[in-house]
Amino acid sequence: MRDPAPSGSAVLQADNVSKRFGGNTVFADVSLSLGDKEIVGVIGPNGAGKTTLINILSGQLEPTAGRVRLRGGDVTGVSLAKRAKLGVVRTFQQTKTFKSGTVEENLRRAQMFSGSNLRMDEPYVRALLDRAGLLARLDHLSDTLPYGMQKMLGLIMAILTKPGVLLLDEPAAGLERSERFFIDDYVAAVVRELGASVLLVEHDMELVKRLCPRIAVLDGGRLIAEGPPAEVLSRRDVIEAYLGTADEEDLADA
Ligand SMILES: Nc1ncnc2c1ncn2[C@@H]1O[C@H](COP(=O)(O)OP(=O)(O)OP(=O)(O)O)[C@@H](O)[C@H]1O
Repeated sequence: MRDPAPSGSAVLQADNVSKRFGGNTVFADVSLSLGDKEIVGVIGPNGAGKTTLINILSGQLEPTAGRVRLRGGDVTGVSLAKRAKLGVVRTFQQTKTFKSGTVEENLRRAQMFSGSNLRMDEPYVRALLDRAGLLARLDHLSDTLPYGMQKMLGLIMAILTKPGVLLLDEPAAGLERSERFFIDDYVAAVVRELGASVLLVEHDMELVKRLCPRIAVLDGGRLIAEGPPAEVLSRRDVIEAYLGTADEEDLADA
């Protein structure tokens, strides 16, 4: 078993976390830490367990073994709702907005349910809404919007909960290439304006390389590499993890 990552400056930390579903071990002994205002990318081929790791860090799932710590305190058994109140917020691969309601109502509900005092007329929130094409559509029913806009709305709703740690599960999935630069502005605003730390699970390697000074690779039930993207993405074992998988073109694009 590896020693847990040093907890000194870690905001959120997985210590030797394992997850099994019945006889299927998704991963074992994974240790990963997220520092103050740090942006860490987690990559790996389909089925490697990236979403499962987010589920465990957010409190949606309990690990089979290991601990999750928030600013050094053990939050392993703490529920998703309580962890959200502590500032650990996740977003989803699919769009997650309230099906009924306008863009503005969705934004207000996100703010209300979290009890945050962040106003949607904060300049940087307005700038993101504008960037997403939503400022001109505040009175539109959200489920009538194109998929990409719904996805960006869901991401901005997460900001309105004022997270201290934001766990992003494939934020660029379903966005057009031209829309993907929204994610750059979004993550920059989260770190700069909220002082939050960000864990980014993503298949778009260009985006990962632009945003993440440090990445970790999950494959075959283990964390096989961790470090700066240029170094990690040129490693033989990382390239091999992607070879022959549908995700191979992710690395080829990078
Ligand atoms: N609730 C669950 N019950 C049983 N098995 C599950 C459950 N959630 C995930 N798994 C299994 O865990 C493994 C990892 O899935 P996960 O969705 O975490 O992978 P991923 O790396 O996020 O994949 P992708 O890149 O395709 O989104 C898969 O084999 C999946 O079938």
